[in-house]
Amino acid sequence: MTANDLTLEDLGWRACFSEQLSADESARCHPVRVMAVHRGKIAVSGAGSQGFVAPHIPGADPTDDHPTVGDWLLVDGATEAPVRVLRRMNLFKRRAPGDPKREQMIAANVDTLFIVASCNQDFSVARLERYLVLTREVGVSPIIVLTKADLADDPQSFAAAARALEPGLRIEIVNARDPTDVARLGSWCGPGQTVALLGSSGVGKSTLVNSLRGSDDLATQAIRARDATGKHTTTVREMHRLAGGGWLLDTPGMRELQLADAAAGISEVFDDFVLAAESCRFSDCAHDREPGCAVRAALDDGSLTAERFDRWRKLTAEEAAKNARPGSRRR
Ligand SMILES: Nc1nc2c(ncn2[C@@H]2O[C@H](COP(=O)(O)OP(=O)(O)OP(=O)(O)O)[C@@H](O)[C@H]2O)c(=O)[nH]1
Ligand SMILES: [Zn+2]
Repeated sequence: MTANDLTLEDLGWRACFSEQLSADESARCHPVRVMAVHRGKIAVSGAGSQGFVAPHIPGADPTDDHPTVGDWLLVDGATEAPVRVLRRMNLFKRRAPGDPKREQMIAANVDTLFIVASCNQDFSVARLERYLVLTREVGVSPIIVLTKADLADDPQSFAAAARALEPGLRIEIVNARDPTDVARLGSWCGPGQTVALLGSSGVGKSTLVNSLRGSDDLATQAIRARDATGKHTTTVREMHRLAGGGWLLDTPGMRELQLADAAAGISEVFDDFVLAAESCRFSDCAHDREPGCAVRAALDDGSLTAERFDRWRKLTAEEAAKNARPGSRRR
């Protein structure tokens, strides 16, 4: 381990984690946050020190109990061996490429997810809605960030389209290249806060990150420290310190994230449709031409819109297909 000048609060520690420690654990162990996970080692930062610990926890369940980036890990004070992963505030996971029955953990304990889209022809309400479904599923709070405002004639029209998705949805319109503009995201990036970004290629995620981090380049943030065997090692961080004191969680998996197991999220984003469907005469109503279809009735009287109906049907059909034959799902 080598020294750092961080406190647990700087790293995102809070009451919901400290409450989980027994008296014995408080005496014997100390918490560290997982900065990066590699095959043979886990990079961690704790109060006043950083380094590497072994990736395996004796007796842990192979799926959920192993550490992922953003996790809080208890480490034995004497041996530096990992003891257990603390219960997470939330967890991003996806179906493992090549093995859809297995889930792969991507990131844990994220406070805010920036859903990034640009004010141009790439903007898609349907795509934003998918990301919102995902945030509901994971239980993280979403902020829509609309980039390239400086290149658009009417950026407010994009914001209006996004706002129509969900009442009260938080939306920020920025020029991602302008640090003054991006500073408006600062309230979510303060000390101890963890953020992550999601959005299609080219929307300006890296540009935003560079503006949030100040000038230095993402690739240069490495961790150099001694591992448990005393050997010097270096690794690339997956948690990046932001200028405001917060943390950006950026892993390759986060960038590739897809809608996984989103059924619960879909019903939350489309709760009005779910509610209407409960009044259909037939419980297996396809909302097509069935008599007594309450969804059709709501579409006819204008209380539900045809656009959202199409998206709801598409997402639920995809979800059903995925569950029926997971092996054939395209990556
Ligand atoms: N004018 C302007 N250009 C922007 C803005 N945001 C991003 N760009 C430009 O758009 C291009 C793509 O931005 P990136 O930040 O690389 O996009 P990304 O989302 O990280 O893309 P991937 O790495 O493919 O996921 C770059 O040339 C940026 O300079 C913006 O708000 N205004
Ligand atoms: Zn119906």
